[in-house]
Amino acid sequence: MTADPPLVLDVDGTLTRPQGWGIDPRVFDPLREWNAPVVIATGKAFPYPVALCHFIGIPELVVAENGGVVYTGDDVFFTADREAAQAVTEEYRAAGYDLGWGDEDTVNRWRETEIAVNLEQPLEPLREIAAKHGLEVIDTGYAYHVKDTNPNKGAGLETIAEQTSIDLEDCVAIGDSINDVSTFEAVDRGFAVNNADESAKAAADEVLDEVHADGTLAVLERVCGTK
Ligand SMILES: O=C(O)COP(=O)(O)O
Ligand SMILES: [Mg+2]
Repeated sequence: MTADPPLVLDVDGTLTRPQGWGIDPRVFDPLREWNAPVVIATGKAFPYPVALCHFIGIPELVVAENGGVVYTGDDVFFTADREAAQAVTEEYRAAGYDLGWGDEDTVNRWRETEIAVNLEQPLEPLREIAAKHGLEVIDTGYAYHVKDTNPNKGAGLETIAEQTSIDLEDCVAIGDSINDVSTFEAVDRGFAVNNADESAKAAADEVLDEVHADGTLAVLERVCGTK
């Protein structure tokens, strides 16, 4: 049996359909059949990547909330808390703005270490208030994330490597945005899909010709059985 390199996969912009939204169903079978660990490293709240692993049918190996939450399959690690980000959003709301997700806000409901704001909301006041609280705002192309400057996906991957047999030197990563830069720095080979932002493209070892899941599927085909 040939071995595959372990994978580190971003979600939005990377596993999405070429139109930009929704997981591309073509990724399910190759990921379930992948002959090595698959880590989902995302800016989304913890339950989302856990559910994704569950529905793909692979072990739950997760870096969520841009590194704020890490799950090794055995233990959960938190590297930030939500309190400061919550204070930022309260001030943002008091200034007349809104997070932009509606009353029940399922985007932040289970988010434990940061807050995400809809891209349609004004960025400048958010950045100003976040800076007053010592936090940063990153734009993934899918949301603004109000977060502690410390956690990032790359640090989360280090935690997974310490707790499991995964060697980051063996890993192939695919991503599309600024929150994947630390991933690319942490692993052996980083691929940016063609829809990636400039920071991800600059940090990647290779920029793919294809966009979204078309790019990811091209990498899977290329690296499958190469370890
Ligand atoms: O939550 C986001 O804004 C982006 O999520 P991603 O890191 O999986 O692309
Ligand atoms: Mg992404």
